[in-house]
Amino acid sequence: MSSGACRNGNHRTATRPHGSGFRPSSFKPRLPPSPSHGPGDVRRSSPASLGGPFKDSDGVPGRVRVAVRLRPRNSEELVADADFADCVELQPEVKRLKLRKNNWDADTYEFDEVLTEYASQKRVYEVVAKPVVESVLDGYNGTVMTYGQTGTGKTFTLGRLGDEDTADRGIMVRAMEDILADVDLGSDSITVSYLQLYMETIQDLLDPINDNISIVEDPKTGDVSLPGATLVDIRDQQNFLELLRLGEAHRIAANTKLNTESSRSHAILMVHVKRSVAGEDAFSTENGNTSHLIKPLRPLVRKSKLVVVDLAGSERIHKSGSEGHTLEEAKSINLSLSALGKCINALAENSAHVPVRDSKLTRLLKDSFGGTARTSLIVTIGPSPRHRGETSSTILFGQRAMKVENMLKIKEEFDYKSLSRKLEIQLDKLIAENERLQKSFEGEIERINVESQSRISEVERNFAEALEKEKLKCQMEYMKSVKELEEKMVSNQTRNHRDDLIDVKRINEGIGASISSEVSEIRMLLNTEIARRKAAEDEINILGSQLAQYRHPEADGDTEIYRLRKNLEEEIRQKRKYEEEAIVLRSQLVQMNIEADQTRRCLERGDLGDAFTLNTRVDQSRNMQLRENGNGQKPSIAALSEQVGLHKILTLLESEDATIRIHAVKVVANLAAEEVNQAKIVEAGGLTSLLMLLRRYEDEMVRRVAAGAIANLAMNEVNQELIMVQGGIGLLSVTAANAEDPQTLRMVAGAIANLCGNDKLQMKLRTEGGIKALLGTVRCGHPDVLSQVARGIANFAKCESRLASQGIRSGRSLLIEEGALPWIVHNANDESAPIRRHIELALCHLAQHEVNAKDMVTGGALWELVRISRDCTREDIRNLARKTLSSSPTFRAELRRLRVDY
Ligand SMILES: Nc1ncnc2c1ncn2[C@@H]1O[C@H](COP(=O)(O)OP(=O)(O)OP(=O)(O)O)[C@@H](O)[C@H]1O
Repeated sequence: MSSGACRNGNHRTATRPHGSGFRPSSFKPRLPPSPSHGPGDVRRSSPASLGGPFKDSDGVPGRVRVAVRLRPRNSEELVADADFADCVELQPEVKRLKLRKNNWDADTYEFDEVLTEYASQKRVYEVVAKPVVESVLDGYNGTVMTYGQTGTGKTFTLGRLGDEDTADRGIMVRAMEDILADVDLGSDSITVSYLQLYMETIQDLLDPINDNISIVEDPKTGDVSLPGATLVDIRDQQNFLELLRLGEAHRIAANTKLNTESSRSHAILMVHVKRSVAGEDAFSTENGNTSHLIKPLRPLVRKSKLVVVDLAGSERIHKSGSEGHTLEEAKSINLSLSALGKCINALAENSAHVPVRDSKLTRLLKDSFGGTARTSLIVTIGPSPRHRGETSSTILFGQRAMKVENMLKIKEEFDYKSLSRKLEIQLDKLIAENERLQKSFEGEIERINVESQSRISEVERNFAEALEKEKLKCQMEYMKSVKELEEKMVSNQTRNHRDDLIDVKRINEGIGASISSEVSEIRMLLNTEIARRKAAEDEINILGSQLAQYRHPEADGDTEIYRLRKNLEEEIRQKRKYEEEAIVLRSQLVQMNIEADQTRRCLERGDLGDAFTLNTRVDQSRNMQLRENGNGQKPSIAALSEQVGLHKILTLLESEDATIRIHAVKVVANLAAEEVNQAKIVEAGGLTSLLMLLRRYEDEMVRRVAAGAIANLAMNEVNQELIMVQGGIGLLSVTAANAEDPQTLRMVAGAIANLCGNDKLQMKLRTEGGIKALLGTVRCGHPDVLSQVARGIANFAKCESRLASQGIRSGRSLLIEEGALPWIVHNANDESAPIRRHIELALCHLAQHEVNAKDMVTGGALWELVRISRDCTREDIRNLARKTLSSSPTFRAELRRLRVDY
């Protein structure tokens, strides 16, 4: 087990540690600080260690490095050994040491580093300790330890503070300087504990009361820790120096004969370095997606430890002259050192059993020898030949230590605490941000609410003010303009009368000319038809005689008879058709005659009513009116009816031929205009046929004339009910909805207006859409239509009023409920006198019932009533309006409120 030695000039090299390549400068290399040194990398069979074989270590091999340092002769040795040469001779350049056996013989040893008595503290640190410190900074554990005889400079090498001369600073001070320079105290931490092992008791040099600290071993990792030791955070070098001074003060030092300042305990400085390193993304998922909210890196923490051990002196007891308590101390020291020696021997020899548990020192240094730490050992020796034995023993200790192989392993783990702290901070920030946003949103909503409320109030206020102003203004303007209008009306009436005379004359001339040409054209057609009929009759006669011939027994076969029969049937059908056409033409002729007669009469009478009345009359006469011709003769249309027969005419209403159908319906309409015919038409099913025409035919003209005929029939109360029973209101409503032609709308509106005058039909008219249909016809804006609508409304209002005063009906007017009031008010002052009169009457009827008063006030009808009471040209209506105004409490109150006299 002994180191290689050179005897009798033979050079013997030290036995190389098992499993490691020796390199002369092996203190220097620094381990790669890569995280790849972590779990999962290179695996090799573990060498023996103080703690036994590694079970789960992965790492890189790292042999214990050993340097030898020679102390210069002290003052005593300079005197006492003045005549003697040093017991050692150093060859630093080849890292060898010669230990003299005598004047001619020496043993030679190789070390990792050979430090002469002239080696500066700086150099010692750099070649021995600095690589270890760098490893610690990279995340590995590290140990720097001194071993040697009392007084050979162990404490000098490690613990000098350099108070007087900074060049004297020892390894502890320099190591801390480097550590502080490398770490970031914002994220990293340095903590220190300082202990001494004295007579197998671990004492806290930073807190001497704490004098029995236990060693705790992690059963899984085998890591050794001293949880009872004081841990002090180091923030700066000064702070550290104070701690060292404090520790030194507490370190027990007993005087011995050999060294008045001899350390009687093993001093252990532990520097814990905890460094944060960025790891991989903490929230990475298998497919690489990450949380969109929080993406911190998974923090890794490297926890490493630098252990600096200043062993007590390894002198021989008999030499030291120890006795009593000091002897006990010496025994204890020797015991622990010899336990360390034994362990190192066992490790050096790769022995199966390493007696770690023999002393607390070996338990504490379990990781430093054969463990995971990078370890540097400095063996200190003195030059005195008197202590050659101790020197030799120290050298051999160093040689054996060089054989110990460690497996360096990075101490890295996830910093869950830090991660949790970071996440908590982030969460707090998010919560605070969320609360801030929520508050600002709530504030904003509140502000918007307040603002909108104030705007709404302002708008309401402005609106009310504007409304009030406008009302007053209108009232004033109204009163003022009444007079002006009166004046204008008088002058307009005079002018219109003059213009109307001119217009009527022009129109009559045009109509007369057009009717004359139409009459002569129809006459020609009739003559042609009569000629054709005569020819047809002649042909029938010829065919009849031919048939008689063929019926003779000698006639040719049945085929010819059949053909002739067919011809005969066809001729008969043709004949009927010609007859129908003749009827139609005759009816047209009669109509034309009637129109011409009437026009002529109008012109002769010089009927100078307004153009509307005249046009209406002409048009009505064309379509539906059939009156006495003034000379007592029956109208031609009645004669036609007698000639052809009403039943026959009604049959023609269903003719397939559109032209015949149109002429037939015109004839029926003319007949229906005569009161004496109305009952006959209805009895013969004419009403049903006319309604059928409304239902079936798309042709607008047919529907227009049919509606006109129905309107004529609807003048009779019995017929009105029949029309309703046969669904006439619905059909008239549909016709009104689809019609474009104002004349069609006029006919429909006229028919409905007639129905509106029937007390019994009020509700039905409403429920079957009659009132809506009537109001709908105003869309065309034609005065004829408006006139019919106004008439219908007046009829309806009159019926309602009658029923209400009889107590049969109560409640709001159906006209108001159907939304007729705005139209009534809007057209109440229409320039057309018939329209105006009808509406004025309707308003008076509506106003007679208090239940309608409120709607009339809000709808503006009150003002129209006031106007009617003042301006209406008809005295009866004027009086009626006044009566209603004075009898209605609602009207009275409103007029009082508006300060209007009536
Ligand atoms: N390399 C050196 N250069 C100059 N003086 C030294 C050197 N080494 C040691 N000394 C001096 O030698 C004396 C003893 O040194 P030191 O106390 O460090 O020895 P030690 O090995 O720690 O002894 P002990 O084991 O008894 O504590 C001290 O006065 C110290 O200053």
